Parts: sequence; structure tokens; C-alpha cells
Amino acid sequence: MFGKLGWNAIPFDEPLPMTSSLIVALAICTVLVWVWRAGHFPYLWREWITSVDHKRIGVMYCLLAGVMLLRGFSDALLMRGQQAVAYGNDGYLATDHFAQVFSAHGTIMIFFVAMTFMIGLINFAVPLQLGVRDVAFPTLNSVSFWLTASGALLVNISLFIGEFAKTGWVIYPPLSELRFSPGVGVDYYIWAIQISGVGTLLTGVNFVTTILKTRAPGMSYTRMPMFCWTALATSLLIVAAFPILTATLGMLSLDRYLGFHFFTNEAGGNAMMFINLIWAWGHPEVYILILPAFGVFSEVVATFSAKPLFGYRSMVIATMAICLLSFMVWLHHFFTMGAGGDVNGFFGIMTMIIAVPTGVKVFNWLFTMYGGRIRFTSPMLWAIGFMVTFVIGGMTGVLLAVPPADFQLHNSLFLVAHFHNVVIGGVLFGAFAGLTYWWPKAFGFRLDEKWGKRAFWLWITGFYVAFMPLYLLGLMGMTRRLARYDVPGWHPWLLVAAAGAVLIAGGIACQIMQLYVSIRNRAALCEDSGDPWDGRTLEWSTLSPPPEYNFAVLPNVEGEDAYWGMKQRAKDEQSSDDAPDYEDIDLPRSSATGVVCAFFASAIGFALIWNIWWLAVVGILGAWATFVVFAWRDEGERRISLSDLARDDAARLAYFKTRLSSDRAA
Ligand code: HEA
Ligand code: HEM
Ligand SMILES: [Cu+2]
Repeated sequence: MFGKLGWNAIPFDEPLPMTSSLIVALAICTVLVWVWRAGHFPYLWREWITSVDHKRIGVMYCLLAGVMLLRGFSDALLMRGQQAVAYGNDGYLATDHFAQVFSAHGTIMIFFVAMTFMIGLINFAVPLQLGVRDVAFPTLNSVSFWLTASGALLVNISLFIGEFAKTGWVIYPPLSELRFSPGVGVDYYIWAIQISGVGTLLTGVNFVTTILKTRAPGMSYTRMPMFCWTALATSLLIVAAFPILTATLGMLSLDRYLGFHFFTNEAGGNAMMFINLIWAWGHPEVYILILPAFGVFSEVVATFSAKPLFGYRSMVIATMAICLLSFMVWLHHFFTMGAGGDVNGFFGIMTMIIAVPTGVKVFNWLFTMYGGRIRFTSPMLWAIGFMVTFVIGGMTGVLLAVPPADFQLHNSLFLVAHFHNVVIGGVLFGAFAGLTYWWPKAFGFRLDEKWGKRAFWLWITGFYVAFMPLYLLGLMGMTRRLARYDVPGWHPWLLVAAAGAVLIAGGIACQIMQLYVSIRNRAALCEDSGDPWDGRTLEWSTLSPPPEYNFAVLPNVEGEDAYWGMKQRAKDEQSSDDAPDYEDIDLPRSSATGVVCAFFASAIGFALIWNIWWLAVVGILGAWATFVVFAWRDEGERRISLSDLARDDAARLAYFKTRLSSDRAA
């Protein structure tokens, strides 16, 4: 009836997962009961869960990423604590458990924190920056989000029911084959990532279409804000790379479920094929993460330097060059696995070439700041912290790209330091910069700057204290994924690293305080001008929060930095626009398709993990039926009539008129 699932799947004898899942379950129940009792559920269902509005979906992605950051960071604290104490003894984590923790940490941080934050910001900002009303396929967008959430759910269920993979976040065979990983851990990984991967692929399709096909009148490619360019590059990478991941995991499932031999050591299988395929996805994946962060920094640096982005065109070319090059370097992840000198040499050089377009970007940001009137707000601090930190991480990446050096450094803590250096200093700082930058647009009030700056300083010092020692440890020969050790020289540095993680915990605490304080003081932090930072791009030209249709009339774009131009022209001509010509707006209706689909997808995933075949069939039928119901819906779109629109927009126009006259007076 329940396949492999039985009471023995619940780790009653392990206090750590038991207590943490109990706490999480209690927290979830409290929140649900509160929502229900306070009568918020209908509102949540109507306005958020079934919403197909890109802004709401973007906010939900960021919320999911924030929660997953707490989970991933708890894993990190567990590992830092274990390595701090497990010198000459066993510490508190069994080897098996330690392996699950680093695998879950890597998986959650890459898929459900870094990527989820970036896709959230893209969802929120890109349609606004393009001057359009929504993405090309709004309901599909909701499906994407809920499938991502479904994957995150499965990974987290594994904490409580069964186990997670013990193979690391890129589940190399033969270790991940049935013979060596007979439990359900690898299956949890496979189905969680397959399901969320479909969501990600659909997001890629959605944004390629949106950016190529729906832009405000006059917004040619060379007038698109930099963030839209990087979103396009990332979406193209997703569309090209994620099918590889799907196929690779598909083959591994055939091995595990039906006894195929794609990646086994016997019967003609070859594990190297998996390793090539996973990195043919995996390397583009790290640029899927970093490119939108580059986009965020481009917006932030230009806005807070009050200057147009220096070298806009070279920035676009550099982005697209990175996009292409990222598919030509995957072998640098396994220089040591026998490809031979010529092949290693080729891939090493290709890898180093990526430093060139990246360097172009770094210098462009510096030149944008040069001579600007810089405002050191917290988004700008994250941007400056990023520039310093990311350059260090990039340089150590170039060191790893030298094959003979990599023979020493591969899979050492030097590598771990490299990628945390780029992923925290690049992607995470980018997410934090983007969140503080666009928060007032999303909610109509700013985030508290004092707590934001405290968070920044704790994060950045914490980062250096936690990760610089790992470079040394790597050079001293400490390999990654060690649950215990007995080398006296390593111990002090691991203590330092643990202290760094505690500082980062302080940074996260400040961010939670920042949210709390800002929401409490939202009246004082209220930002109703729509343009708190004197922005340059179109999202700042509408209200905060924007109406569901974003723009009453689609803006007319006449150059780069569209909104900046409009503001200048309005000032020069000493007049605001005449009453605009409104037209009816059709908006898609909210739809439960996404959340219902994800419900069935979670059921399918859970069923396949535990071999509960009837449930898998039910799930597949349910998901299929949901699509049929959606495709046969007879209600069309929802129309916002001319009169409603004119009435709602009058407030905005009146507001902009008074602001213009006060600007003129000033
Ligand atoms: C966001 C994520 C991200 C980013 C952006 C990068 C960027 C780079 N990475 Fe990194 N990398 C990872 C995430 C990332 N990496 C991860 C997660 C792994 C490990 C996976 C695992 O095994 O678990 C990894 C592993 C990894 C390896 C494999 C090592 C091994 O397994 O032994 C290598 C080797 O070449 C490498 C190289 C590089 C290089 C050259 C860059 C370049 O793009 C960096 C370019 C940037 C700069 C160089 C700085 C700015 C430039 C200038 C200021 C101009 C002047 C500079 C010069 C002339 C040098 N990375
Ligand atoms: C916030 C602070 C963080 C700390 C303290 C931290 C700490 C750690 C530690 C201790 C390990 C294990 C190292 C080892 O193998 O010995 C690890 C692995 C890893 N981390 Fe982090 N990490 C942090 C954030 C992140 C972020 C933001 C990401 C990605 C977006 C990330 C991605 C990874 C990956 C991919 C691994 C490798 C997992 C594996 O070996 O399979 N980490 N981290
Ligand atoms: Cu790589």
C-alpha cells in the first residue's frame, strides 16, 4: 500500500532532525492556525496563492528564498560547529549525517536560495522595467513558482521522513547508484530537482518570450535596462542548460528504478558520462546565478552614483559573451579525471577567458562611480562589498583554472572558499542589494537603513572571517566534506571559521530585525512618491506599490534610462504630460492551476520516492486534469474599464503634478 514507506522511515533515534522538524512543524501549524483564526485565508488565497501577477509571484519567490536561506544556514552552522569540535574525536554528527547535511546545504542554497532569489527579483522587476503589464504567460508563471515550492517542500520533508542524499549536491555516480546508495536520499534529490527544474525551465521560456516580444513602445534592445539584459541572458542559459539536467537525472533514475546501466561501472555504463553531463549544466548554472546579480549591481551603481551606467554597450556585449563562454568551460570541474593535457589546456584557457568580460564589467561599475555623487545607502554598500569580495573570488577561480594548480587544489577547502566567495559575495549580496533597492517599490515603504547597514557590516566581516581561513586550510591540504580530522594545524583555523559563521548569524539576525522594525514603522518610512532613489528606469515611474496593471498607459520610451529622460524633459518643458489616452486593459484572472498542479506534483514526487505507485498514478491524472480544466475555462480575461482606469489614475497624475511643481520650486 505505502511502498517502502513505514514507521522506520522516521528517525526517532536521532534527536537533531527530530527536534528541528518538531520545531518547524509547530511553527508552520502556529502560522496556519493564526492565518485561519484571523480570517486571512481567503485574502491569501485570492490575492497571493492564486495570483498570476508577476509582482506578487516575485515577492513569493523572495519569501521562499528567505525561508530556505534560514534552513540552509542552519545546516552551515551545524557543519561549522562540527568541524570546530571534531578534532581528534567524533563531534556530534555521525559521518552519514554530516554527508546529508552538506548535500542538503549545497542543494538548498543553490536551487532554493540563490536561484529562487534571482528569479524572484527578475519576476518583480523585469516587466516593470520593460514598461509592460505582465509576463508573456502569467498563469504559467504561477505554475513555475509553485513547482519550485514543491521541490523545496520535498527536500525539507526528507529531513523528517526518510533521509537526504549523502552524495554531495551534484550526486556523482557510481556512489549515487542503487548499489551504493540504496536508501531514498538520492531519490528525494532526483524528484525534488526534476520538479523544481521543470518550473525553472518554464520560467526561462516565459522570460525569453517576455523580453523578446513584449516591450513598451520605443524600448529597443539597446534601450533595455541592464537588469533586463542580464535576465534575458540568464533565461537563455536556463532554456539551454536545464534540459541537460533533466535528461541526466532522467538517466540516473532509469539506472536506479529500472536497472539500466548508463552510469554504472559494469554492463557498459560509464560514470564519466554523468560527470560531463552534470557539469555541462552545472557550469552554466553558476552564471545563471551570477548574471542577474550583475544586473542588480548595474542598476544600483548607476542610480546611487546619479550617472548613466558607464559603457552600457560593452556591458551588454560582456553579458552575452559570458553567456556563450559559459558553455565551453565545464571540464574545469574535473581536470583531475583523466582527460589529458591538451584537453585540460583548452578548457583551462577558455575558463580564463571569462575573466575578460567579467573584468570589463567590474571596470564599468568603477567608472560609473568615478566622478559621481555617490550616496552610500545600504543597496550601494552591498554593491561595493560585492565588488571587492567578488574580485577576490573570481581571482581564486582563475587560479583553479590552471590545471596543474587544480591537481593540488581540487576538492580541497580552497575550492570551497572560492565558490562561497563568488556565491555569497556575488549572488547573495546581489539578492540583498536588490531586495533593499526594490522593496519600496513593492510595498510602498522603505527598509530601515540603520539595521540594513548593521546587517551589511556583520555579513561582510563574518564572510571574511568564515571563509578566508578556508583558503589556508585548502593550501594546508584539508579536503572538502570531512566530518572529522586529527591534524593539529587545522584546528585553530576551523575555530576561526566557526566564529565567522556566528558573525554571519548576527548579520541574518539584523536582517530579521530590519524587516520587523521597518514593518512596524512603515508609516514613518512611507514612500509614496513612487521614486524613492531618484531612479532611472521605468519601474520608478509608476506608483509604489504599482497598480496590478503596472502602467495606466504604456510609457513611451525615447532613450536609455527611460524614466530619467522623462523626468529631465518634464523639468525642461516645465510641464507634465497632458491627460493620457486611456484604453481598456485586459488582465488575466487569478488561477489555482499553479498551486493545484504543484500539489499533484508533490504527490507524484513523494510517490516515486517511496514507490507508492497508485499515488503516482493519481498524481499524474490529477495534474493532467488540472491542465484540461484550465485549457477549457470559459471565462476570458478580466477587463478594467476606461472609466475605472481614469479614476484610479487621476490620483497618480495629481500626485506627479504636485511633485513636479515642488521640484521646480526647489
Ligand atoms: C556564482 C557562482 C560562481 C561564479 C561566478 C564562478 C566563477 C568562476 N569560477 Fe567557479 N565555481 C563555483 C561557482 C562559481 N564560480 C562553484 C559552485 C564551484 C564548485 C562546485 C563543486 O565542485 O561543488 C566552482 C568551481 C570552480 C572550478 C573547479 C575547481 C575544482 O573543482 O577543482 C574552477 C576551475 O577552473 C572555477 C573557476 C572559475 C572562474 C575562472 C570563474 C570566473 O568567472 C571568475 C571571473 C572573475 C574575475 C577574474 C574577477 C574580476 C575580473 C577582473 C578584475 C579582471 C582582471 C582579472 C584577471 C586578468 C585575472 N570554479
Ligand atoms: C551563509 C554562510 C554559509 C556558510 C557558513 C557555509 C558553509 C558551508 C560549509 C561548512 C560547507 C561544507 C564544506 C566542506 O565540504 O567541508 C559548505 C558547502 C557548500 N555550500 Fe555553503 N555556506 C554558506 C552559504 C552558502 C551559499 C549562499 C551557497 C550557495 C548559494 C552555498 C553553497 C554550498 C555548496 C554548493 C556546498 C557544497 C556541498 C557539497 O559538498 O556537496 N553555501 N558550505
Ligand atoms: Cu565551472
